[in-house]
Amino acid sequence: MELTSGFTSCLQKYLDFEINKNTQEFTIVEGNDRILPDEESGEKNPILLVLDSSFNPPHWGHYTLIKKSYEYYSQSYPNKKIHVLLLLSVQNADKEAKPASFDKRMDMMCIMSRLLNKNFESLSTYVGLTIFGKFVDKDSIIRKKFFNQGVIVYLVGFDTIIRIFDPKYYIPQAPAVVLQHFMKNVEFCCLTRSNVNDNESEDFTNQSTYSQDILQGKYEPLIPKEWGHKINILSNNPKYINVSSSKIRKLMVPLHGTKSLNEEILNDLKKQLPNQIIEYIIQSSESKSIFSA
Ligand SMILES: Nc1ncnc2c1ncn2[C@@H]1O[C@H](COP(=O)(O)OP(=O)(O)OP(=O)(O)O)[C@@H](O)[C@H]1O
Ligand SMILES: NC(=O)c1ccc[n+]([C@@H]2O[C@H](COP(=O)(O)O)[C@@H](O)[C@H]2O)c1
Repeated sequence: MELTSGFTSCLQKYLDFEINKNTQEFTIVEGNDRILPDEESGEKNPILLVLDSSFNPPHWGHYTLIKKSYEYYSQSYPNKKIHVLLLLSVQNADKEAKPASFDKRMDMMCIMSRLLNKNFESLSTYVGLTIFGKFVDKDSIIRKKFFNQGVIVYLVGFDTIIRIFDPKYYIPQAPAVVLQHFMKNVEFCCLTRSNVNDNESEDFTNQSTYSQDILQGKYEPLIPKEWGHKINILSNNPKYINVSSSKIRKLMVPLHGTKSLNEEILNDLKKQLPNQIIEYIIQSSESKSIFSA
């Protein structure tokens, strides 16, 4: 695999992580290595928003999830400093890694991080890597190595919150047991989403009442009632409810270089992901798409 990156210092950190990942388990490739209490404002308990994603590629759905969560927390806690970590797991809980390669995804995460910094002045952003696929394990390593004070909020789409509570990930134990400690110390901002993968086993019909349903015991004993207090359901912008990385990859695989990009495709893409990321993908896909095997 050929490794290239427009962000040389990030690439060096990624290469170090690739070599040492089983002992290192987590690293920051862009931003400060650790979040310290905000002494300037006297605020000792900042809030960390974590968007864990495959970022293959990052898109407006991800951006909207961060924007809406940031607005929600900055209005609820106007004196608290808010940080956002874009986190990529190099070992997904379910799937084998596929193109784009991790160095390319890391570049695209850095582009997204800079866009967020530009558009939300008071937000501090970070780009990180971990080997852990499950949220419960990601949380332990983040608290150990990066952020050990204040609230951590995981930003997820509705498909992901369902999977976090799915018993298949915790066999032979029950989610209520394995996730007990984790759930005491976290919150979720969950954005509504359409069932893009048409997975019939997942019910997307009651998204807006999901936390109320949990509070009323609808999912007991698998999901304890009190966990309903930890989940804020946010309504998506209808423009982004259907956006997904897999749909973008399908659209972009046949495109190499700028010649194959007609105006119709470009306009369609612009509705799904930022220009800067489209340009990066096109520029990096000269002989074949970064999403081709
Ligand atoms: N359009 C969207 N609206 C709301 N949430 C989204 C949207 N796209 C992604 N998310 C959420 O962002 C998180 C990271 O997304 P992920 O990397 O799985 O993106 P994806 O577009 O679903 O990717 P893929 O299509 O490859 O599965 C997940 O919690 C996912 O539910
Ligand atoms: N039970 C869990 O904690 C759980 C379940 C499914 C996916 N995930 C993680 O969510 C992130 C996004 O996953 P997908 O790219 O498969 O949508 C990945 O980091 C994946 O490992 C965690």
